[in-house]
Amino acid sequence: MPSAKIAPSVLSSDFSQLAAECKRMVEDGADWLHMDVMDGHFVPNITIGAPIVKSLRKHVDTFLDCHLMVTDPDKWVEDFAKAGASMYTFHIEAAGKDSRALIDKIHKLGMRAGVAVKPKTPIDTVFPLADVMDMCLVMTVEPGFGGQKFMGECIEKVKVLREKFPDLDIEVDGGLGLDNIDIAANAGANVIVAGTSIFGSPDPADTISKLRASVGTAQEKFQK
Ligand SMILES: O=C(CO)[C@H](O)[C@H](O)COP(=O)(O)O
Ligand SMILES: [Fe+2]
Repeated sequence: MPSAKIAPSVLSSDFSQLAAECKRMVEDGADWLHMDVMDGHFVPNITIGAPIVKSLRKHVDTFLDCHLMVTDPDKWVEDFAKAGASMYTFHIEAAGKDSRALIDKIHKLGMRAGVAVKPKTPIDTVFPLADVMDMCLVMTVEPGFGGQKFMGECIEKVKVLREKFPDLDIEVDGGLGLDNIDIAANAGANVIVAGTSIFGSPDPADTISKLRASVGTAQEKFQK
């Protein structure tokens, strides 16, 4: 199974101090930084775009895990590649039948390609992309906002994916923290996005380390 990665969602950071906030997370042990890109159309919120990723890239050399909650994911691939994004994760609900070609374009521009599914989207929609995608992001809240309640019913999708694809990076995103990490980790998730629970923690380094330890413990059980 691929290694545990903890990806603080910078949606919960102080955007006026974005570079400092990201550096603080890296110092506190973050493996990846999760960047939530929202266009005000695919989701009812507007956050950041490629120019912010480009500025931030000058300050951090960490893996930038970009989650594109946008209606036209094909439109922004070049911009994010030029900005220094490491992973470009788009929603299957937005890309539909163009997903395979989009993954090819993302790869040609030097980024890893992720495919995200909203809570109500059946997981078998991503199966035909398993030979080309680098990661599947299983949303555990309706996309659009940080700080929402974890939807436990989405975790069955993680189980199904892990059983079918033992080597795939499986990311969970939304409402995750120390109180529910074991549910996601035991189902087979290895990439954990957490915004509110890390940025809101009095000791983010300790929270990151405990989240990673939970994934590690779950992975030991899988290997038995
Ligand atoms: O994609 C997202 C929302 O659409 C965010 O990544 C997610 O909500 C993380 O924030 P939190 O841990 O606070 O729920
Ligand atoms: Fe996200």
